[in-house]
Amino acid sequence: MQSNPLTGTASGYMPGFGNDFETEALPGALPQGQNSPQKCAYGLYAEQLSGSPFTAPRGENERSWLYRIRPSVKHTSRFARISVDGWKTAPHQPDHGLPLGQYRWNPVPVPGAPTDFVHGIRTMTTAGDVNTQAGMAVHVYACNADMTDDYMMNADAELMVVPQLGRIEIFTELGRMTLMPREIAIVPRGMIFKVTLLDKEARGYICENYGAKFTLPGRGPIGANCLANPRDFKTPVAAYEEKETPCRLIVKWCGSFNVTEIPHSPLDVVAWHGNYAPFKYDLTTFSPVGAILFDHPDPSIFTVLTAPSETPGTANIDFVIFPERWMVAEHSFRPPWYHRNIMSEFMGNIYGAYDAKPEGFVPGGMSLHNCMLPHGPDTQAFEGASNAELKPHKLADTMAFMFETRFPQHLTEYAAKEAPIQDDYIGCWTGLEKKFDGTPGIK
Ligand SMILES: O=C(O)Cc1cc(O)ccc1O
Ligand SMILES: [Fe+2]
Repeated sequence: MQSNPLTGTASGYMPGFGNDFETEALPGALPQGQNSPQKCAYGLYAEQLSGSPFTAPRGENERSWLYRIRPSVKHTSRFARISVDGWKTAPHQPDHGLPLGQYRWNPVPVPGAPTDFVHGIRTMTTAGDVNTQAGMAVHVYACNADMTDDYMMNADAELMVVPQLGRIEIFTELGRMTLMPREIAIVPRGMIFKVTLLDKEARGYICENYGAKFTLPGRGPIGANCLANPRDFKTPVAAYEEKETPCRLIVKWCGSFNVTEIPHSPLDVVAWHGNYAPFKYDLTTFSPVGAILFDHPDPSIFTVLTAPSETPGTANIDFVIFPERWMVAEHSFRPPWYHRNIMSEFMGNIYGAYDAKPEGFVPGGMSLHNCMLPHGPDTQAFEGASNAELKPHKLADTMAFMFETRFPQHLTEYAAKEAPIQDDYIGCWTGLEKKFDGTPGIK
């Protein structure tokens, strides 16, 4: 871990999921023994940031204490409404004219004109209702410019960022995270951040979670280990900017975008402690558990994080991955079965090939299989897996994922009309011929 108080840079992470962390970018900046001393060290202001109601049960109670150069109320003046056209919020059901169906898209292009992270966001689907704090939106981002004097705060949701192309840095109030494709990050609701690029271009997916926070799923009979292990989640150490030049803070609130101009950086937290914090996670540290004798289990075994609803077992969102793994099941059709599902499945491909769709679902691409709409392996995958010799086979160098929600997902105009939709997607199943001829025997 290094820190340079003069520039406010610091890098380094603390391991653990939902821990009570403490960290300071300057020695002695963090009060000991109390949260709110009469005067804080270095002339800092103390401020509490609550991610749960004060009275939430202990296991779900989340708050952090921030020690900052100015209280964040000084980071806002009167707001002015602005439009951030590409970013939509539920409820949003435009009349785009595209009929109900299974859909798939090629990767969105990175813009030619300078475009930063916030302005490079395009919403693909929305679900639920932000006003009731239930549901989500799926976005893609494609950008080529840094947020330098622009900062963002989203009161509507926490953001899960899933890079697919290019490394980025997310500088939050609580510290800095660098992310490469195969890592994901969570920026908590209400936390100020900016995104800068570590490569020329960046593209990826975002899940905007209006509901209860993402947490680790219960492992049930799997026991105390495997799947996503808590120590692989990394929360950044404190880092701050001491910047006394004009900045803009964009606040998203119930789908509206509002801007306030301030003469300094809002990323001015010198020390903090608590359990309401951003984190990142490397998806290749997920330890998959699967079929070791026969059949294909439900994809819930690959849940990295789940955002629960009030109904047990019925997630507002499940974040599920399909990482590299061995396929060893005997006398079984190994890829996903054909299915219809009450949950609505949005998928993305970070790298490699996905076993149910060996072609067409390319890295950077996306698909949507909505509530109760049938889907499953394409013709090539079906024929291949039905006739393959069932020796142990490694699905290597692959990482697809799914944002699965209990709410139907509604396409935006962008998804229906502008994004590179594959008009022939449902053709991937037309080659599935009738094999039944009334006579017994394996066909
Ligand atoms: O539809 C998909 O490709 C995702 C998926 C994968 C799987 O292994 C089982 C069910 C499922 O929805
Ligand atoms: Fe599915």
